[in-house]
Amino acid sequence: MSNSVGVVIVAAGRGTRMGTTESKQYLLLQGKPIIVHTLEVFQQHELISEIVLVTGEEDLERCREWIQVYKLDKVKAIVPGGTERQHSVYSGLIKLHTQWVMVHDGVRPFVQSFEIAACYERAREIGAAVLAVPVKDTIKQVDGGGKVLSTPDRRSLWAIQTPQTFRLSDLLEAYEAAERDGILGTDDSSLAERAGIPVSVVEGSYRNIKITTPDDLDFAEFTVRNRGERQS
Ligand SMILES: Nc1ccn([C@@H]2O[C@H](COP(=O)(O)OP(=O)(O)OP(=O)(O)O)[C@@H](O)[C@H]2O)c(=O)n1
Ligand SMILES: C[C@](O)(CO)[C@H](O)COP(=O)(O)O
Repeated sequence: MSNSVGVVIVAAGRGTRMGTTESKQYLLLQGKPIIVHTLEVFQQHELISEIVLVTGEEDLERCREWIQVYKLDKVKAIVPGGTERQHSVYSGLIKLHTQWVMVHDGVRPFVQSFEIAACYERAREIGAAVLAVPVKDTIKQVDGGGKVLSTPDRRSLWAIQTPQTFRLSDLLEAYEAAERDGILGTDDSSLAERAGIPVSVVEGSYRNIKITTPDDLDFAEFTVRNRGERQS
């Protein structure tokens, strides 16, 4: 238990922006489901002792089969998710037994081992940490009618990724407070922030994309193919 690290991998979304009949986390990259690529990164990581996979109720069985076929023996539980990402994460959190937790999107298969380690190290120092990259574009705040309201200083803007790392007890409390207060956040850190937990960003890589729309699949296929060519 002491300083043990678990990960909740959420894969219970429907992938509406991808627009495919099959949910995006099950699309194949070089013959293997995206969710399996993601699970393998954490399976192979020495820091990680326990994985909880959160998926759709109707996908539990095929996920169980993949766990066997791909020998993902760190996966200790596969549980059904909820309507929103936040509900899915909570379903996973309550199944973990570790002191620390990382929450990771099932559709971010390109996170690298050293980034996972750096995120954990920073969380140990600060209390919580998230991978992120500085935004490359100029960002504008725009009203519903398309009128530009402001141009925030780009130097203070970061695009937030996963994994996001916390003490499990802190994150559970933050999730339960958000539920009580009727708050829905788009990431885990936002719930921790409102609970007063200090969170630090750790600079990651622009390659750690969240596969969201069809153009992301082109990038994903290119990346996996190149990786395969480098290894052969
Ligand atoms: N109710 C939900 C919604 C999302 N997720 C997961 O959270 C991650 C990030 O979410 P996103 O990319 O927004 O996925 P979807 O909700 O599936 O996509 P969309 O918004 O396009 O429907 C994904 O791995 C997704 O499967 C989840 O477990 N449960
Ligand atoms: C958690 C997250 O990956 C941070 O970028 C993201 O907010 C979750 O996905 P969504 O597209 O915002 O639902």
